[in-house]
Amino acid sequence: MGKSGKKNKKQTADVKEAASKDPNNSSKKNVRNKPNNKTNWQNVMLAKIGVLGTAFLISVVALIFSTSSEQQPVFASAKEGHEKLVAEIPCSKDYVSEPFKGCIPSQCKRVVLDHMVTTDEAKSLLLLAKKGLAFGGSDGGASILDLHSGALSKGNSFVDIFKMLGSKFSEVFTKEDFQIYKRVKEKVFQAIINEFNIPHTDLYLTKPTFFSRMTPKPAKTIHDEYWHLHIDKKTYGTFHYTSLLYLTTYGKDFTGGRFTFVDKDKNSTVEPKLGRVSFFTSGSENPHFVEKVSSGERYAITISFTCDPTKAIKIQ
Ligand SMILES: O=C(O)CCC(=O)C(=O)O
Ligand SMILES: [Fe+2]
Repeated sequence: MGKSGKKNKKQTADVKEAASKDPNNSSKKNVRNKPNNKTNWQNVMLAKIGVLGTAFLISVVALIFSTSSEQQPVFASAKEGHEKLVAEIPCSKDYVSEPFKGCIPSQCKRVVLDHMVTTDEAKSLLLLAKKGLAFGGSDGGASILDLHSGALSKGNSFVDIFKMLGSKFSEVFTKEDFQIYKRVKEKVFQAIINEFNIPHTDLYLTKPTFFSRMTPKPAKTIHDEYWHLHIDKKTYGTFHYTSLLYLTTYGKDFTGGRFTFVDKDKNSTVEPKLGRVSFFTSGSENPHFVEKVSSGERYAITISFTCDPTKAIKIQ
């Protein structure tokens, strides 16, 4: 660009000089002006194409970087253990028409606690999940076990594990299993009411509260497609606060499968880790998805809470 610009100036100067020397020789002037104008025009076009092309390339590269899962900022890495991580975010308008004052969030947040649930508790719950899911399991990549409703993924749909096991249920799932499960739900409940200053009488466990297993198997039904962007309050209808307890570790037990919050300007991920609890307000301020698992098996529990007493279920 620099060079051709100089050349153009020189040509323009030549034309001016020629014109001043022979003002009547219009044909000569035209002959010399024509190619010169064309060169200018071509240069302008080339410059425009260059600028547009560069801008296009930059946008493509930026798009690739912004959608590349490797480039997402990490909110909670699996390599680190955090006593407590908190990110405050502006609440969406999802709660304004709701009557549950004192329980619905006035501040919205994302919180990660790595030391509240012990490694032993998490390992026991992992065994419990594996034991239960061994009676079923989806044909696709996502299986759930809901020990409140009895729903268990099997093949392309769900069965009732209570009916399936009948009197054998209490042999398979011991009292101790349920004690640990209850203790863990109570710990998470306590952490949420503390964090959001909710009176303990105003928040309730709700459904679905379930164990999940995710694998790289291709999806067979819509239930296997866990990687869609969603808002829990809209998807489940009942949730005000979502919590997740991870039972396996990203990078050790599986790859892919990171939990990802999607914000306007960036995404941020929570890498699952054995015993890690992540909780957040369930409204539109917290859209999220789970990356496809690319190898191994990812186990977690979704433990959900509501402010609506009519949607309460027993903590067990
Ligand atoms: O397992 C997870 O990390 C998140 C699952 C989830 O988004 C959900 O259960 O709604
Ligand atoms: Fe979710």
